[in-house]
Amino acid sequence: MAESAQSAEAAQTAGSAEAAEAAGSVGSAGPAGSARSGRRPTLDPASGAIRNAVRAGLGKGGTGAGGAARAVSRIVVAVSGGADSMALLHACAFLHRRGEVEAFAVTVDHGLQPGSAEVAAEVVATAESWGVPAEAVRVDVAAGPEGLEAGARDARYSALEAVRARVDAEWIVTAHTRSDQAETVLLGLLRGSGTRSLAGMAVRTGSVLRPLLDIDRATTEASCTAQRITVWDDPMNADRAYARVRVRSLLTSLETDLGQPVTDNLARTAQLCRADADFLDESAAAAVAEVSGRSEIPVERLGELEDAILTRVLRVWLVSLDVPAQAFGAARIAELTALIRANVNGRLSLPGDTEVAVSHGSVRFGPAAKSRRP
Ligand SMILES: Nc1ncnc2c1ncn2[C@@H]1O[C@H](COP(=O)(O)OP(=O)(O)OP(=O)(O)O)[C@@H](O)[C@H]1O
Repeated sequence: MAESAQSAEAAQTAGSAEAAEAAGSVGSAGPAGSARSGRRPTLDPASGAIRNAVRAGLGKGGTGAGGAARAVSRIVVAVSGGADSMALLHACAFLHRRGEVEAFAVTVDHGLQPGSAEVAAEVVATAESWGVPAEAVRVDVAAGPEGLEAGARDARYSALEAVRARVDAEWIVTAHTRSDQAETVLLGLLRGSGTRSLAGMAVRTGSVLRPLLDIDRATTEASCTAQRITVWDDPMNADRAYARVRVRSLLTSLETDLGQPVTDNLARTAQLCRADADFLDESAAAAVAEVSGRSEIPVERLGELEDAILTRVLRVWLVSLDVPAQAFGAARIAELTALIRANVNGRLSLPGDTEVAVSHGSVRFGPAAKSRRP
């Protein structure tokens, strides 16, 4: 994290950048001395790109998803202390001091690593030294059915959402980058996912805004270097026990071995898949509305649908009946699709002693056959 001297220096540099922007030399900044020496102050290009991405993201967000819509967006900046979110915080602090946003920094302490409270305290101190009110929130993480990492993520988003609601902010702004997006797409490809998963993360989901999805990690790191921001190196980022860490190093090898901008290409795949998946979801909407919440549907009605629509309708149908999403992955949905297409009697077991059965021209969801017997 930035030591106070470094914070002060970065703040001073940002201050000269503000002067530069006010003077119309946006995109340039530099040490305060350069203004005195008569040279135009220059803003390092990486930090300039991040600031502009935040401005553009807030513009794309429209009226905020949460909180009251106001002339100046109020945002909760989610900061882990790593390079991505420290560069985001630095950019938001700049916009906050200029009155372009009202920022509030939040760091969540999962309490999973020794020294996590100190890291959180440093994030708060740095944010405050840059003029942004900040808070560290300690959460208790329970490993859910999807593991400790997913439990930590759930706890983190609940904590961020609670702060967002309390301070009446429109957005929780995260520092997910194009590099994160490429990793998400590659993970999805390796799992055999369809278009919705390959669409990766959206710029906005509910009250979460991800303005850095077009910025790569090299840019956030360059911004931290240029602004002399000390960042926290999360030891989990080097722990190959995590699939994402292994995929990250695979991505680097692919870039080198293929000599291709694989990160950019995968991010483009996400954009293309998002357009396709949105179109298909829209096309499926009428059929989805028809089946949602019903425990029985005529096979004939489903049989008319194209595979791309039918698989979507089946997923939404099962979700509407409270079947947990992980219980019907692509393989189960493919089996169910085959049963429906064949229109023969058959059943698929689901967790919680439930099943989906095709019988006598209907698809039914309910208790498993064995549990129905006396
Ligand atoms: N401890 C934390 N406190 C606050 N914000 C955090 C914390 N950890 C992560 N974030 C936010 O989430 C962003 C993504 O972090 P990371 O990639 O580690 O999360 P993730 O588990 O992949 O989250 P997601 O499910 O949203 O992809 C960070 O750049 C930061 O904005």
